[in-house]
Amino acid sequence: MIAYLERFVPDNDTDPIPQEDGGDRRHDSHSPVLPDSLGLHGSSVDSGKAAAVFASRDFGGMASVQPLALICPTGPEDIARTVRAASASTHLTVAARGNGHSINGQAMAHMGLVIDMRCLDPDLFELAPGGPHGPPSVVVSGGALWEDVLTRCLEHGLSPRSFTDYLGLTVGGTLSNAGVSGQAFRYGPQTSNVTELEVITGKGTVSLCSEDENSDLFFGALGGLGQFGIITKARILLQPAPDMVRWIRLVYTDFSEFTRDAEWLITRPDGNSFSYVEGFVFVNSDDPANGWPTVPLRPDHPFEQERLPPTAGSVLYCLELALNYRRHDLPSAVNSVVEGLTGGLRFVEGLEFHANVDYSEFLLRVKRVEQHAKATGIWEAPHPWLNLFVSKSSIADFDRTVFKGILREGIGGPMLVYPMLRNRWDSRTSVVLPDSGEIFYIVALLRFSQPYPDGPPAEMQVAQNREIVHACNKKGFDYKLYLPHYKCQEDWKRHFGDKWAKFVDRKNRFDPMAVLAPGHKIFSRSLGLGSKIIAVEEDQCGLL
Ligand SMILES: Cc1cc2nc3c(=O)[nH]c(=O)nc-3n(C[C@H](O)[C@H](O)[C@H](O)COP(=O)(O)OP(=O)(O)OC[C@H]3O[C@@H](n4cnc5c(N)ncnc54)[C@H](O)[C@@H]3O)c2cc1C
Repeated sequence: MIAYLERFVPDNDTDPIPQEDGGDRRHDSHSPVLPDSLGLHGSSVDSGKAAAVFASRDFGGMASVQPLALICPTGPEDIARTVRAASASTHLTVAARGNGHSINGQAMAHMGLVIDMRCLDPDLFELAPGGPHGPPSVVVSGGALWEDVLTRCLEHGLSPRSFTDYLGLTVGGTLSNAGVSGQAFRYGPQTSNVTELEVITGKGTVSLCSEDENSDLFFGALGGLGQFGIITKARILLQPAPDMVRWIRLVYTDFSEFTRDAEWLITRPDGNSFSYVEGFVFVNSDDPANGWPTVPLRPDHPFEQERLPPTAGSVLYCLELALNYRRHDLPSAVNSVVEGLTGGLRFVEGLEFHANVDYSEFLLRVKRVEQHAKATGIWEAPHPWLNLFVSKSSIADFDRTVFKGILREGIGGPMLVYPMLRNRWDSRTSVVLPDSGEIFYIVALLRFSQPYPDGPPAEMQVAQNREIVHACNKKGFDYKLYLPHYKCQEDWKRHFGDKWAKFVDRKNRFDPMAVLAPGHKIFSRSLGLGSKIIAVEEDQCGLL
């Protein structure tokens, strides 16, 4: 069996990548031999060209490696069989692919087996009502999309507590990173809102884990970049769903006032603040992709730039807030809470935007962006995104160096910046945060340009990302990459800092042959039992 599989696997990484247009998920060539070789029970295995194209692409659109096959699993056992077969070989790797929204090939496997997690248990939805011992929760598949989880929860008047801005991402994909949005200041990231996982380790063992059972696997898998196991099920904490959201944007000219107000809001006691706090930077111009037009919430709500003081600089800031409420709440009561919270804030008078929207419309707001971007070809263009966590101690310098300096003309898409609280993150997970302070900021540079030549070349945008990271290092900013992507051991070690030894130890215990998640290029596939895990060495370190 293994000999059969290994016939396909080259000794080096230089095989050509199939060049083909499209990328639709069409499993067009089912190998009758490969499923038998893997011993799968009903899962489909596709080693055709369309599958190769599908699995060799991601949202970033910059990395591409050819897999051996794409597997559509019918159940966790078939994933376990696949992992066991791979680990018994000398070369094969396995990548769980969620919805492929990575930027740098993290869900790919060169001549390895890619598991399409979207196939797994799409109907799994085991609701547990809340009670005196805790809030309600639901068990869903690791391959479920958050938007589907939300829709099904809303049918029961419930909702997850912590989200990402965009919900076309899988549960396993975001839990392997962190999963953050404007609710994280209160509930923490999505990794803080899950109490139990089913994980298939790199040895092919199916394990249930939680804070009390197999806790090292549980905390390792959360934020673990898929290095220790494939998340097949997750129990997610829920809360009663509100009906409506008051959605608000407030414009600032001064970064220190923007951060002071944002920090004041996130440190208010629970129940006495907004439900969601985010923010973004925009350019002080009429540029439709980077400037004033990106701020209003409705087309009939113009941005009156004459309200800006003459002292306003080349970039401006916008606090984005949301207050959840029930349909039967009196508008005057909602207004009074909003006024109570915003009354003392220092935004530019008159540059405030309000809208009342359905809760689900608010949570699915980026879907509209997706539809528009798909219609204009921007969704399929390369997306050289960069995400960082920057400590409060470095954020003012970061603003001067990056927002007002390197990015003063914008990036052709949102530049998010908003604060979060360390105490809402569990330090036992694999996620790494900046070294110091209770408050840190997420900075998300979400480039959404037309493909070259209508937009800038992706290489230029990647070079700008490198310049930003270089500046952070040179100036000694306290920061970490979020959704990290490095290519050599020294950078990964620096990234994990004092968590590196634990990370390597967990790898040795849960995936000793380094079969899983090869796309991160942290560990290279071990060649035989007992051989040492070796991190990938490259001549040049830095971002992928
Ligand atoms: C439009 C867009 C908006 C985004 N918005 C946000 C946001 O608001 N907040 C935020 O935090 N992030 C955001 N992200 C980033 C996103 O959370 C990550 O890219 C996430 O990994 C994507 O999930 P996915 O299901 O597409 O995973 P994939 O890209 O398919 O996989 C990501 C990594 O996780 C591993 N993996 C996937 N599934 C599993 C599993 N079941 N078990 C173990 N490992 C697994 C993969 O092997 C890979 O290493 C956004 C990305 C995009 C493209």
